[in-house]
Parts: sequence; structure tokens; C-alpha cells
Amino acid sequence: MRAFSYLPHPSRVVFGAGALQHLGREIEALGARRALVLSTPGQAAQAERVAALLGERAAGVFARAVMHVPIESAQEARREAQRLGADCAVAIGGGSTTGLGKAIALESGLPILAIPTTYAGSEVTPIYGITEGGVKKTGRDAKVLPRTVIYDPELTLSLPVPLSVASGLNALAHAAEGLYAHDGNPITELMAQEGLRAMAAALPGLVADARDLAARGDALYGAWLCGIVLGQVSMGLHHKLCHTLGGSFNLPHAEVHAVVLPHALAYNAAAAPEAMARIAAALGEPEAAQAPQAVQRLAARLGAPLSLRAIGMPEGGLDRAADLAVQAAYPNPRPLERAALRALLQRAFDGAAPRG
Ligand SMILES: NC(=O)C1=CN([C@@H]2O[C@H](COP(=O)(O)OP(=O)(O)OC[C@H]3O[C@@H](n4cnc5c(N)ncnc54)[C@H](OP(=O)(O)O)[C@@H]3O)[C@@H](O)[C@H]2O)C=CC1
Ligand SMILES: O=C(O)/C=C\C(=O)CC(=O)O
Repeated sequence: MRAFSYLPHPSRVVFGAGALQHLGREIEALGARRALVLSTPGQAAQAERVAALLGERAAGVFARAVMHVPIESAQEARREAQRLGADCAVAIGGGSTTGLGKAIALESGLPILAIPTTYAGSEVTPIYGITEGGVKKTGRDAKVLPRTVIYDPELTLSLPVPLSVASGLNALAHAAEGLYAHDGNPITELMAQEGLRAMAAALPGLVADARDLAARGDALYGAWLCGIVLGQVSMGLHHKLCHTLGGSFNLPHAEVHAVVLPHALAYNAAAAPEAMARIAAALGEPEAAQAPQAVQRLAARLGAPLSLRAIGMPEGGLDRAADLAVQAAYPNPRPLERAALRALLQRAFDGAAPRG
């Protein structure tokens, strides 16, 4: 056994269909008296429902979360939290809403109770991101780690299938890159492989029936494990490419992950054979070297977008994306070579088969 260190992030997790009923108990356990409920405009009705459940402990609802947390939105929410005398943020929704809660917590130290309704995984990471002047900056700070997470698969039943699939592939990406992280360890690898297995097994079920609560529960369990991996270890080329493409070309977050993952894995396959073996095993693919192709086949079977063209990437931006990808590179098993990355981006743009 190799030497390693592991510091678990302390969140309390309450999991299960109907788990939202425990909200009052969990808020009380946090010692909160005035919770500000956060959501996107699209999930305002859910946020009002949460506020109603909180009763006197609800300070108000701020339903203006925006993807990638623009600084203006963060500042507005911070002012609202202060104006209402909030002592806690309850974030119900996807990574955009959790991200807004984190922006509040980063400045104020307010505890967050997260109720995730996508598979992004932000609820179990100490990672925050804020966008200013068109540039998204991310960082890590223990203050932003939600103290409590309520995973209730019933709340994900309304997540449309295409979004569920793309978000599930976003989760798979955390686990897959975690398997070749330079700072990984046997515990994160266990969670990554189980997260991959659970998510890959759940997604076909929820594509077949969006209201399959068992599949929704399995997907949320997989998302939790994949999110823990993201929070524990360093991400590599794949996340770098997605942050570049999402941040500089305003492409939708989860869909970018869905398209790029097979290509980034193929780029790294020869340099990370053990990771490929684990990914392949989790996906039921007999040949380790075929792990990237197995990911793309899964994405195709689930109806995920397979090309950057299909999600709005301008072909004229590929050169710039390759330039940006080699700047401030994330740690990666294979060194980043601009020409090879440009070729990778072209294949991803065209929706071609992944190649190393
Ligand atoms: N810090 C971290 O550790 C991480 C941060 N992130 C960040 O999170 C963001 C992406 O998160 P993601 O979850 O993909 O995106 P969003 O939070 O934007 O949610 C994606 C979509 O899901 C819809 N949705 C969410 N919940 C429901 C529901 N219950 N019913 C119906 N529709 C629903 C939203 O609709 P509507 O807009 O109408 O509400 C939205 O269109 C990015 O900014 C990313 O960088 C992602 C992963 C980890
Ligand atoms: O950009 C952030 O807010 C932080 C991390 C992520 O988005 C992880 C991801 O790319 O899914």
C-alpha cells in the first residue's frame, strides 16, 4: 500500500426519498433562526416551498441565482442576506444556486444547508467560483463547504432528462479525473469507482423513465460520491478544458463536460492506464484501453450532445481555446501539448471518436 494522507470534509448528509421533511430538524441542529432561501428564478416555487417548511426560521427568498455566479449577483445576494439579518443560507437547486450560497459564505462565514437538485456535486466541495469581468475565478475555502446536505431524489424528478444526462456526465468527469489525480488516494479511488458505477447504472433507468425514483436515488448517490472526489483531489485537463470553454465561450456547463470527457480521457489514456482500467470496470467495458470510447458510447446511448458544434461553440474559437488550455495548466498525467490539444478540440467540435 502506498503512503497517502486523507482529510475528510465535514458535512452532515441526510439522504433518502422524502428527506426534505427533515429540513426543520437540520436547520435547528445548525442553530439557525433566520435562513435566506436561495434558488434560480426557474426554481422559485421550490424555494417558496422550502421557505414555507422553514416557517418562522425563513428570513426570505432570493430567487436570482445565475450560472457561474456573476459578481453582481453575489453582491446583491450578500446585501440581501445582511439586510434580512440572515444567519444561514439554504440553497435549493443545482451548482449555480449552491455557488451563490458559497459566494455569500465566503464573505460572511454564514453556514450553508444545500439541497441539490442536479448532479454537479458542488454541495460537498469547498470549491467556489465567482465571475468578474467575464473571467471566472475559482478557489478553495473551508468556509464555503455546506455544513449540511439534504439529498432528496423526489426533488430531482422534475429535472428534465437531457439536463439529468448532461449533469450525470459532469459527475462522471469528477470521478474519472479523480482516478488519475496526482494527489489521489485509495479512499478517493474507491469513491470514484463506485460513483462512476452508480451513475452509469442509474442514467439509462432515468432516461427510460424520468420519474423512476430508484434510478433518481442511485444517480444522486453517485453524484454525491463523485462530488466528494472533486472536493478532495486535483482535477486535470478535462476540467481545465471545460472551464475554458464554459468561461470564455459561455457554453452550458454540464453539456460541455458531456462532450469533452471522452476526448480528454483519450488524451490521457496512455499516461494513466490504471485509471482507465477502473473507469472501464465501472462502466462494464472489458478492455481498459477502451474506457474513453465506452464513455462516449454511454453518452450517445443516453442522448447527450456529442459535439461542441451542437452546443454553440464557434469553430473560429478553437485556436483560442487551445491557447487558453495550455495557460495556467491544471496538473495532468500527460503534459499539455498545444498541437495535440488543438486536434482534441477539433474532434470534440466535430463529434468524432476519441483518440489519444
Ligand atoms: N464549486 C463546485 O464544486 C462546483 C461548481 N459547479 C458550478 O455549478 C454550475 C453548474 O451547475 P449545474 O447544476 O450544472 O447548473 P444549474 O444549477 O444552472 O442547473 C442546471 C439546470 O438544471 C435546472 N434545474 C435544476 N434543478 C431543477 C429541478 N429540480 N427541476 C427542473 N429543473 C432544474 C436549472 O433550471 P433553472 O435555471 O430553470 O432553475 C438549470 O437549467 C456552474 O457554474 C459550475 O461551475 C459545478 C460543479 C462543482
Ligand atoms: O467552476 C466552479 O465553480 C468550480 C468547479 C467546477 O465547476 C467543477 C466542474 O467543472 O464541474
